Amino acid sequence: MPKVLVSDPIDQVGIDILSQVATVDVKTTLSPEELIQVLPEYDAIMIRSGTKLTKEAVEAGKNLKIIGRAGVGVDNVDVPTATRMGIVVVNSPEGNTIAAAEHTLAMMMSLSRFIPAANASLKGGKWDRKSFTGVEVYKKTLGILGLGKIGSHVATVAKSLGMRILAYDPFLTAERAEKLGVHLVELEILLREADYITLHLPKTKETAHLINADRIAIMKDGVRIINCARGGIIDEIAIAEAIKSGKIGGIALDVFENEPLEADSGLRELGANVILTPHLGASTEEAQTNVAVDVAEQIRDVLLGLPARSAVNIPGLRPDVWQKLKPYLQLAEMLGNLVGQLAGGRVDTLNVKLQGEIANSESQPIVVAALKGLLSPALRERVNFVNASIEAKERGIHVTETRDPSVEDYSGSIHLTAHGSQGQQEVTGALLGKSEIRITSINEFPINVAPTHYMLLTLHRDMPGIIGRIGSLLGNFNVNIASMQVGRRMVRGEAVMVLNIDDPLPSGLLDEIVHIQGVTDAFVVKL
Ligand SMILES: NC(=O)c1ccc[n+]([C@@H]2O[C@H](COP(=O)([O-])OP(=O)(O)OC[C@H]3O[C@@H](n4cnc5c(N)ncnc54)[C@H](O)[C@@H]3O)[C@@H](O)[C@H]2O)c1
Ligand SMILES: O=C(O)CC[C@@H](O)C(=O)O
Repeated sequence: MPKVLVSDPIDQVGIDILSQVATVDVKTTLSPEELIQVLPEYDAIMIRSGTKLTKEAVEAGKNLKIIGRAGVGVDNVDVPTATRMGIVVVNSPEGNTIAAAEHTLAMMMSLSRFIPAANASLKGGKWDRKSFTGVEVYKKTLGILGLGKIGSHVATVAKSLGMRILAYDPFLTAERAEKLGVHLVELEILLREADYITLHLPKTKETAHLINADRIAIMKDGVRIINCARGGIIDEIAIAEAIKSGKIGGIALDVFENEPLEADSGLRELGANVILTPHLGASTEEAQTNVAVDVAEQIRDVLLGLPARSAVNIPGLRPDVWQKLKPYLQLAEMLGNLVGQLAGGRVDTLNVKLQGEIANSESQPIVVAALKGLLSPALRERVNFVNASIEAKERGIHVTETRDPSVEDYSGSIHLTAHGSQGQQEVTGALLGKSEIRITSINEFPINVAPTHYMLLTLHRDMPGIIGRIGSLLGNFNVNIASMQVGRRMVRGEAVMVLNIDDPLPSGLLDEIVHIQGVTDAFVVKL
């Protein structure tokens, strides 16, 4: 049974799903060093935001097939390293959207009415009504940075509270903003006009310290800022200064540059207009159930050899599409492997042509499968659907795609052309019935071969006796022939022969075959 490590607190429902297919170890207090030590044992790991899967940690996970992040942000995972290692990284893009949006709205209201400070004051024995006169959000301007899933829900609710909404999101279409009743504006306009600013973007190189001293300077005096997205998008030192100077009227932070927030952080010292929560945006019962189910199901599926629906480093395929494409993915992988072995040396370009009924299908997974096959003789189990494109790119393999719906020999077929240091090789394959794989041409010689583990291919002149000589040679070396196919375009012209053989070819035999008169080339293929 595969082993799954759960290293952050996850709802029991997720653990129950994982237990259907794996042995599950829940260890939520591991230090970074302990994590690195235990990771090699596991096939999968499920985390929230607490576990940091650094480069070193991911590299330690030599047997990992999947990293499941029960939440949205994968900034605590070194995704490029996981991708290079062929590890699928999945998240739950929508499971906690509502929770994070509602936390944001609660923060906005709490900032406006000093609810945390008033509560603390009352519980501290006072009856102080003077210190906590708030403001209304009605008719105020809310500036939303990042109008994705969470930002959009915040916008919808805030509109119903009577707020005017401005948004900055360079990747969003005007139509989408219009649908939400939001004015899409430049960042500077938003910063100048907003009474409240809320952040809902990912932490990236571009968004790091997006809110800094210079940008704070152009904001309205008394602006209130909420960050339930990611620590580090706001410069915490600049914001603390602006609170002390009175430039900023209030700030509510759920996320911090360093988490957990340091015990001696200056932010903890600030007054009633600063609200801090310990990364609670996703902490609702509903969201935790959603993300646990969403991610545990994906880990279960991947461990069962099925695709993941929300992989961040592999093109996602809906299960129904995957079911339809699955035989073609196997076909493309086999053809990639075959053409790579025929090409022999370095491959510089690979063209993937989708023909017949699959000409209009999603091509990317088929291309990835062909690349996986092409690279597997060299990289073996190191290459998979996650890293095949990257590995191909790093090797300088230029990939092109073409489509030809008019090819009607088979319902759907795939044609690969590999060009490299030893010339060009072409193979075509199709499905017989729904899933039986056939090689239907090699270098334009028509054949109909069911691929097997060991095959011998010859290019030879079509003349009497030549097949017999090859057969006798194999017999002399005790190699059993399971079946044979010859393809030719004209009688006594060039021909290709494919022999399915039961045993590997003994060393030296290929050389003898190539030296038979009339044989121009011979290849041993192992699929
Ligand atoms: N506090 C929590 O517990 C909690 C919970 C869930 C999500 N989050 C965080 O909230 C954030 C938003 O999550 P989401 O689910 O709405 O993501 P999303 O991908 O749906 O939306 C992000 C939006 O940001 C926009 N964006 C990206 N780069 C930008 C830039 N440079 N400037 C302006 N806009 C930019 C994108 O176009 C997108 O529309 C993420 O950082 C996520 O990790 C936090
Ligand atoms: O794990 C959590 O509770 C936080 C999740 C949140 O930050 C996210 O990005 O989804």
